[in-house]
Amino acid sequence: MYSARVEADFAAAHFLSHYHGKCENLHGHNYRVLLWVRGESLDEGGMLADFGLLKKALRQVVSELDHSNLNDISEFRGDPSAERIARYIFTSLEKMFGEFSLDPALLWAVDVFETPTSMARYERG
Ligand SMILES: Nc1nc2c(c(=O)[nH]1)N=C([C@H](O)[C@H](O)COP(=O)(O)OP(=O)(O)OP(=O)(O)O)CN2
Ligand SMILES: [Zn+2]
Repeated sequence: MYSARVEADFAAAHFLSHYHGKCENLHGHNYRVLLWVRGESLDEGGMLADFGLLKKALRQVVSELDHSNLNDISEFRGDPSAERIARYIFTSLEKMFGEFSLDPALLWAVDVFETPTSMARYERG
């Protein structure tokens, strides 16, 4: 089994409505997002998926989040946690992989780092 990973960053504001503590207040993070693909076969060029295409797809999704207030996105239901952001990015990528000539079945996981020491993952179940 092969896997490959690309990364992208975005900056955004958020607060967590159900959090009792400092994170219930509006604050920001420099988020780091890791996109993982996984598969058993390589193309004729020996690649699972072209890093360049993967980065283009990921950058398109994160550019829509960059310098936004994540609480404005209704899908997060008032709590844009790293877990929900990871799922949101995963499902957005799944819908648009085809536009980048990428096979959606290769999409494996999205990791979202809120800080260098705190990360949540959404992966294909
Ligand atoms: N499972 C989750 N727990 C927390 C989330 C989350 O998305 N998923 N988010 C937060 C807050 O957004 C908070 O801003 C980040 O928390 P934390 O890692 O504690 O950030 P700090 O920089 O303050 O960490 P220190 O190591 O204490 O400096 C909270 N929990
Ligand atoms: Zn936070």
